Amino acid sequence: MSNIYDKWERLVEAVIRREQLWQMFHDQSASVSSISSDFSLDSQVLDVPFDFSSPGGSSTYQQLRPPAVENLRKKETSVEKGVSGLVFIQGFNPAFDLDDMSKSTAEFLGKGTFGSAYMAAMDNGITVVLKRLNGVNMPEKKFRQHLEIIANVRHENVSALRAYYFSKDEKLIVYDHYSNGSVSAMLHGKNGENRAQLDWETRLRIAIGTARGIAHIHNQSGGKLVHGNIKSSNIFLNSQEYGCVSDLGMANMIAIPVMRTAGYHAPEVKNTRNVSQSSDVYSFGIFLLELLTRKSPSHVIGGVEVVDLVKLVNSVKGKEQTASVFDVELLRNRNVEEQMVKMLQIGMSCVAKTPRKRPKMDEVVKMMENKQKFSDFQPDFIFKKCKF
Ligand SMILES: Nc1ncnc2c1ncn2[C@@H]1O[C@H](COP(=O)(O)OP(=O)(O)OP(=O)(O)O)[C@@H](O)[C@H]1O
Repeated sequence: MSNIYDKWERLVEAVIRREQLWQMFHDQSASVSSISSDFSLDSQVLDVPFDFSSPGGSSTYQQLRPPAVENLRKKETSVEKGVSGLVFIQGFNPAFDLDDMSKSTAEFLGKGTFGSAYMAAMDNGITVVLKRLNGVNMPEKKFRQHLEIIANVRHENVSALRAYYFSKDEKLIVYDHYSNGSVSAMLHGKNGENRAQLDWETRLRIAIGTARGIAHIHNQSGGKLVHGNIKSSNIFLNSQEYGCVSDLGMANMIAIPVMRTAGYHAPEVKNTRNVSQSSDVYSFGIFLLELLTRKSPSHVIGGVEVVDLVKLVNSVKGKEQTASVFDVELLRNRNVEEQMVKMLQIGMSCVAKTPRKRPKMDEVVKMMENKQKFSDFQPDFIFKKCKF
């Protein structure tokens, strides 16, 4: 075990260093790029300078200005001293050896609200995602307690936390890597291109799986646990191709003011710590509308148009143009119109302005599974007539 632990610590160090270097080369704004290069874990490379001349390196060491190099060296020292708290979640047995590690490839996946995500792929087929959290100033005890709660949430529709790492300066979390990418990438493509073909059955599985995952989360910790950041870039497909919710509990670790343009946040949520189960329901409603319309409620890297989905759907309320809100790809399925409209109505009941008018997540699941009548919720929004 200590051998594995040691290798993990080295991977963690390598990722941290890689990002520090990346940040010095690039503007720290939300631009997205992808770096792919070798993680070389021999001591020569772990001691900076990093081997920028290796294939895939995006720049050369000489381009760093001396103060930046100095800065980097200081940061590294603190990281080395601070390495202390890598914790594997029970049941996760990372079976790889130093040889696999030395050949692993790191790819920058993106920068989110709470930090940056990296994929680390090893030759033996094991791939994980490391998320480096920014701005989390929780004391160690509180951080560990928080992550233990998250680690105890085990469900097929909730992405399992695999490991976490705490030091004074660095907080990392480790998840499985989902090779198909997020539902956001499937719907909108990374650059507005490469969008996936998503038929109705697939979208239904994504919607129901996601709803079940959130409902399970809401039933944990005495019915008090909140996800806090439901959005399509945090939803993946599990092995049965049902929706699977990731990034649980990150939102309420740090208070960040939310921008209305962020799209998924309920009107009452002013910062990321304000989130609640009913604001999760709102965010899920927006996600459902996104799944049905294939329009993005928030900025997607590469720049597809941002749409106010609630406004859009309300604009056809009671009109005979219902079909115009659905993704054209779905309109090919002639025999599922009724199901699509029902799903749209469930989505609209979730985005009620007043939190207490929103259904509970358990009720949403039952509505989707036809175990509870949709009319129990008297949503403001009913299509008078649906014309396809
Ligand atoms: N386990 C994973 N497997 C595959 N891709 C992932 C995984 N986790 C995150 N990603 C992708 O990495 C990118 C960055 O993720 P991250 O969660 O840091 O930010 P985000 O989802 O864009 O925003 P937020 O921080 O608000 O959740 C996103 O495109 C996300 O879909």
